[in-house]
Amino acid sequence: MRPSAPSLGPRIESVLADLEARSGKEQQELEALRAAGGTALRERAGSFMLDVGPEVGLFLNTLVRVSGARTVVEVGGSVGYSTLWLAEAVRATGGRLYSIEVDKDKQDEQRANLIAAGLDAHVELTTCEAPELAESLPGPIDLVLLDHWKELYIRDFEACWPLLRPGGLIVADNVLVPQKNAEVIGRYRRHISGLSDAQSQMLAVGDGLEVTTKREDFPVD
Ligand SMILES: C[S@@+](CC[C@H](N)C(=O)[O-])C[C@H]1O[C@@H](n2cnc3c(N)ncnc32)[C@H](O)[C@@H]1O
Repeated sequence: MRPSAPSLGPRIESVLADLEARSGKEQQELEALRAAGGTALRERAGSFMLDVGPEVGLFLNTLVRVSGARTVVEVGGSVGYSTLWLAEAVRATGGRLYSIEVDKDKQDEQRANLIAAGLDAHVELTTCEAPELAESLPGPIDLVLLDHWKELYIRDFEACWPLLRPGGLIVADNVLVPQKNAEVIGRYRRHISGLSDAQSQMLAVGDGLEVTTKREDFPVD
């Protein structure tokens, strides 16, 4: 169920509702494939939305708004569910969202969903990898969402961290669910805990978020 929030307007709400209905059906399919075992799930996984869901969508929207984030990067846009939530927020802050989705077919759907929602003017879509995108950005990054293949979280965190402004945020999804990622997520969290300028916390929102901020100040003793 969608958490309580003011309406985002009929066009955005309509696209979100369609995607939420599709996601609900895909969840059932995913469970059936998981139960079947074997390679079936791996073979089909690429075609699913694998979206963050409404709770995380609203939380991301709130984070962008309260932090006044203007340069926002999304790594793993899929067909645009989280993109819509982030795009609506950057429209409010006067910023721009750069969204990476390496699957061309998914990116075509993502673009169509943004156009249907009237948010395409606020988003730059790309298929390039995060290290390449980060280098090409015009200024410091305010907020990053990592929601792609978990083995790439450390690489792409490292690509964005030097360009993140002090006080900026990197949010990583799926740190609690699915359990099969526990080892790789453990490595990601240990990596962050080794950074002297990072403050980080795991939140039980949706499938679990690791929210990491770059400290503006360093403790002096
Ligand atoms: C969990 S889904 C993203 C869901 C999306 N954030 C949402 O809430 O709707 C992960 C996506 O990451 C994409 N992906 C895989 N490798 C990637 C990479 N190196 N850079 C960016 N996206 C990638 C996949 O094609 C897939 O669509």
